Amino acid sequence: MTKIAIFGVGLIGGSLALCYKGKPDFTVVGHSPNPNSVEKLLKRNVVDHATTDMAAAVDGADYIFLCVPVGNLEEYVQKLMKLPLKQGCIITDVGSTKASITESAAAHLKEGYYFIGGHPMAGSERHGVEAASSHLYENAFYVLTPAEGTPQAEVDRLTNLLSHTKAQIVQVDAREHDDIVGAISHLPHIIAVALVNQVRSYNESNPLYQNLAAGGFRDITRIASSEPTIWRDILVNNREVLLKLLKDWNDEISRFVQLIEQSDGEGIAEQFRIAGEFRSKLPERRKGVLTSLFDIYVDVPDHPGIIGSITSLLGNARINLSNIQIIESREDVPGILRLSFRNQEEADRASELLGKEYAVHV
Ligand SMILES: NC(=O)c1ccc[n+]([C@@H]2O[C@H](COP(=O)([O-])OP(=O)(O)OC[C@H]3O[C@@H](n4cnc5c(N)ncnc54)[C@H](O)[C@@H]3O)[C@@H](O)[C@H]2O)c1
Ligand SMILES: O=C(O)C(=O)C[C@]1(C(=O)O)C=C[C@@H](O)C=C1
Repeated sequence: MTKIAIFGVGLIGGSLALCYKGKPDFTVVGHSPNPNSVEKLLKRNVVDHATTDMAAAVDGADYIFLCVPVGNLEEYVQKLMKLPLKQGCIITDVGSTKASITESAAAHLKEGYYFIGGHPMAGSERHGVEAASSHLYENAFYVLTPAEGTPQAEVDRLTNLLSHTKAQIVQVDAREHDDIVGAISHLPHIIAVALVNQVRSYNESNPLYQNLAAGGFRDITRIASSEPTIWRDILVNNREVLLKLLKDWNDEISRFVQLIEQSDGEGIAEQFRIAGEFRSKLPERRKGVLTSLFDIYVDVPDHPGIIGSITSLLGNARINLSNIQIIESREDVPGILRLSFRNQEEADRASELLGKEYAVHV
């Protein structure tokens, strides 16, 4: 029996727990310092056992996953080093930054144990065990950042364990990870929050801002709803990288200021062309089930039964709808439905079919 101990059973830890819970040969123990959370984990059936006792959680554990906020990771490694762990035990984490924890763990690690930093490149703006899903990591990249000197056999052992997540495991240097993830994840979260707050302040004097905010604003700002304390820790931890990225971001924005000041239409179009070309080369959407949806938007008249008509049209054509969301439904504007499909082909077929009767946007 392989024992997995998970500290911090929220969105990421809970999703990991669900990848192993109920599988033969695995037993999953969740830890929380809070007795109410322990009770909740058991009630939700996310883990086999749950406890507030750290020593009991790690007793005989083959793998220990630290899924607490970035600001608590180092303290947890140090607490673990004071407990008797199983010889050969692998400790890993899921923190969104990797340099500081990889270096600190290497400095505190005791003989006979291994630390291998980890970061699943999947998640959501939601948080807590309620948002956990066993499918979260499917097809996502999962980065491992073993410190120099970590035996490859141990990295392979962890990679083998993680195959149950159905993620694609890649090894990256911890500092390189923080540079790259700073640009493709941390900076976008800052931009989303800053943009929402800019519009929020205009909205204070004119609520029409909020009312007119449609697909574009929603698409670029989803991640602004992410959990504040998780992101506080990530941004403070990746300080040096982010300061450089924000400087580069200022340069990008200054370029637009100049282009607009000079009414340089061709220059503006060129920026869109370059960006579109790069974006079209991004790998196929690899994220897990929480986000791997292909959306189309349909303008619909505001009358009863409209959702039924649309779902019937799709059903009759055997197009599987994964999700439907009413984005706008007020008397003074047409409604907008967001329809989500599992793959591009179904989204394209739905666009073609519904486009005969409604205005469809992709
Ligand atoms: N949210 C994402 O998209 C995402 C993606 C990849 C990695 N991560 C990383 O995963 C980790 C967890 O994030 P999450 O999104 O699952 O957040 P979450 O809020 O859903 O889960 C965090 C868990 O840690 C517990 N916790 C909080 N403070 C604690 C403390 N001081 N001691 C013990 N437990 C504590 C919470 O009760 C909760 O169970 C973070 O390090 C984050 O950087 C997040
Ligand atoms: O999809 C989202 O909502 C996420 O924020 C996921 C996301 C990302 O920025 O891509 C966020 C933090 C992580 O550490 C990894 C993934």
